[in-house]
Amino acid sequence: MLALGKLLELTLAGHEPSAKIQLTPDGTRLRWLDEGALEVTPPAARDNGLDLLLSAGVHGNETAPIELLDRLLRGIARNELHPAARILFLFGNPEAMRRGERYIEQDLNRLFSGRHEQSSGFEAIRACDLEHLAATFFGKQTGRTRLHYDLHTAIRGSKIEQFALYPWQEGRAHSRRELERLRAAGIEAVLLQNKSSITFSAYTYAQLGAEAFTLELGKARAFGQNELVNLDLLENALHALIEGREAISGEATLDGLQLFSVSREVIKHSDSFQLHLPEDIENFTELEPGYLLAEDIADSRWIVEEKGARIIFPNPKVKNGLRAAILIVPDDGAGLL
Ligand SMILES: O=C(O)CCC(=O)N[C@@H](CCC(=O)O)C(=O)O
Ligand SMILES: [Zn+2]
Repeated sequence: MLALGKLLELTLAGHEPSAKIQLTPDGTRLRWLDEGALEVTPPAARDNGLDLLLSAGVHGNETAPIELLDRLLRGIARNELHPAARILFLFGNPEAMRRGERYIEQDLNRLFSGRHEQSSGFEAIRACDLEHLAATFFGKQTGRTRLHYDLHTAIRGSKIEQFALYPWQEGRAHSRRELERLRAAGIEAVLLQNKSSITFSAYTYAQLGAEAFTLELGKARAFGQNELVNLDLLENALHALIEGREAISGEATLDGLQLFSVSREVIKHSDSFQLHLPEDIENFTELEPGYLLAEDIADSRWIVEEKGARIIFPNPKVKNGLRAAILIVPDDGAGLL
């Protein structure tokens, strides 16, 4: 196999390859760009106009999606997968991946859309680099299709195992076609955001005009311990997307895909913040109206008012000023285009 197909190994070893460009027998070009960053360019005759950004490891301990990208890239480097799309593979936080930690100094996925400029340190520099890599990859060309999947796993178990978060931008509707594509890839629910955000997918969506999603694919575990995370449907869908043989039947449906929208983000304001939920609560657990969810400084209280409310990503350990949970409600999809 071509050495650049071993991007994960190179990244975990902190090793810069001596040959930065390699060609597969079918003429696909692999180009190492930076630590954890590799661009795949198909031969011109096969290029179908899709620019596909696949990222994982933005949180270093979320290993199942990292292993998935490793398998895809090895397939290309072994000349088993024949890309028709341009692809940028990114491992988001290499140092955190090496240490098996979510992050080193601060959460990389809260530093995009320029937020890194107000900060410093390891993750702030990396967020700036990732923005440049993504912006350069999508370039200035018009007429090409831009798609970004930022792959994650969650800290806790979930009543809905695989779900997506769809960023928001003023004046832009969420695409039904993209949701159909996700449904076919095994995604069971989508959270439609309704305000801007500072995550990686929110950056590529709002600043670079890509269709972009954070995909949550199961529970975070260490390398080699992901047998409970079944990524078969997603992996097959990515093979088809990469090779340009995605079945577009015109009959695709949302087929039971559950839609939610954000009702409220619970922001932790101080060290007095308390979240009144069991330690082992699962994502998408329903909360009854009247439930006292959280308390914070100056007697502020979060009480559930919404009917059908569910909780995702509860985490009282986040830094002050950051999101400590999201309250979501069912969405009827009326705003989809
Ligand atoms: O399990 C958790 O509490 C966090 C899982 C996670 O890392 N989720 C992403 C979601 C990003 C988004 O909102 O699009 C994150 O929190 O960064
Ligand atoms: Zn994550």
